[in-house]
Amino acid sequence: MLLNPLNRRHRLRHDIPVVPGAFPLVGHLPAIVCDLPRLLRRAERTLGSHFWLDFGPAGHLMTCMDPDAFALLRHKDVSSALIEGIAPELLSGTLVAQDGGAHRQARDAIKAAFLPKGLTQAGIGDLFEPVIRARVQAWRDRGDVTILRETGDLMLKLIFSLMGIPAQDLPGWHRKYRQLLQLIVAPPVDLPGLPLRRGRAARDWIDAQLRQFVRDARAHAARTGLIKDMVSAFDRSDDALSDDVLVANIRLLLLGGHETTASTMAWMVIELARQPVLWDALVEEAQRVGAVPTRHADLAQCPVAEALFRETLRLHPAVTLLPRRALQELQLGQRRIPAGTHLCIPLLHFSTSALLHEAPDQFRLARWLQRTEPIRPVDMLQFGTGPHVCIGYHLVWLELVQFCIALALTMHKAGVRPRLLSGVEKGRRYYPTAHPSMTIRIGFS
Ligand code: HEM
Repeated sequence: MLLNPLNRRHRLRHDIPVVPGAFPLVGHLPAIVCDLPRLLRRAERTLGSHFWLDFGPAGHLMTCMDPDAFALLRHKDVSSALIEGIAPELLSGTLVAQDGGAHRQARDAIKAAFLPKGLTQAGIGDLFEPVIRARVQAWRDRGDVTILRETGDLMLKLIFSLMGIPAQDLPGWHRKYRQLLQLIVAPPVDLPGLPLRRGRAARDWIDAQLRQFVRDARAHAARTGLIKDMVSAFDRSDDALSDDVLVANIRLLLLGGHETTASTMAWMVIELARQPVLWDALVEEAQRVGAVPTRHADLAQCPVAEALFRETLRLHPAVTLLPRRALQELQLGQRRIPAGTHLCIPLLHFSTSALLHEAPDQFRLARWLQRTEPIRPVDMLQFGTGPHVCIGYHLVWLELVQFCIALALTMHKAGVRPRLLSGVEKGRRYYPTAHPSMTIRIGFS
């Protein structure tokens, strides 16, 4: 594991052990980014359920493996403002980093558009269906693809169309967003060629484009799409929110709307390629329904595709850790946590924990197909819970089911199935967002 062999000293902060092995400047970030599951398991085994991880420039976060930690996301004395502290240049002014009234005001401006009714009224499923079909047909024609690059492009195209932005230079946008994400883990050294400088340049580039989209949305009254709705809602709000806040939130939506879903979609294809029985079950379902669903109401006809989406996310959650700050002293598991403590809530750990799931390391569609009770917050913990629960949940569900059915119909018609052309374990990343290796290739034959 990427830990500093010279840092073996056992230290305590507020009576809680600090994980040994931090490097100067970057702390445990190399191990967090490349090997988070092993790091968490080793820390729990050697230090217990509460320990400090060093996030380099973002400082120490007290990580708690006790399932109580998940409930903190709903706790009134826990704040999201730390998110801004960790990534000020990326998330400052965005709703994900706000609490209380300010958060509600920004969320209210967009939330209806992402609920099943809003998505159906805006015809989002009809908008996406031809784009998804064209993309999987292109994969079929090419015979093999570098999967994460492809799903990243596809997801950007979908989120751009939902926002009402003309889609051009998608690989360029994708590259800029990857550089932007590096701002979360960049060492605080601002020199040409280093991640901090590149990330800032990427943010300036993205923001300049977004400001132009906002100006266009104001200038063309007839424009449709979410940007237009957001501009109207922000302009209408009592204490009008500034364009900086509007642009920051659009930047967040584009990021949230493509990075995480692209990773999940790529993992789905990888799982379908390495487990033929999953592919067979999906093809059977796709043939039965016969067409790609376009409305939320139709998703119930695709339980296998839905189970694939839920089980893929359970084993490969795209968001692995959530930061929070305790505003008051809190009880967490067996410990009192002082006010002001910076907390890390390890979604990855809960998502794959034996406390919550039987045979947690196995990919089992049956755990979703055979359940009789409705989905509970803990069943979709990969999307968080409480006031900040992911706004894109219903959208992701729709687009991933559409994608699965389109893939199965297209490939089956051509008499081919997905096959893994490279190893899966090397090159995985877990932070700031998790994704499979950028180089994994999938063949269709
Ligand atoms: C597989 C895909 C996705 C995953 C795993 C995911 C995960 C999450 C998680 C864990 C949070 C909670 C953050 C927190 O509590 O601090 C969140 C929030 C958020 N997500 Fe997603 N997300 C996904 C897709 C999307 C999509 C498609 C969109 C929009 C188009 C989106 C937009 C947002 C926004 C705006 C927030 C902030 C909500 C708030 O602070 O009130 N996400 N997401």
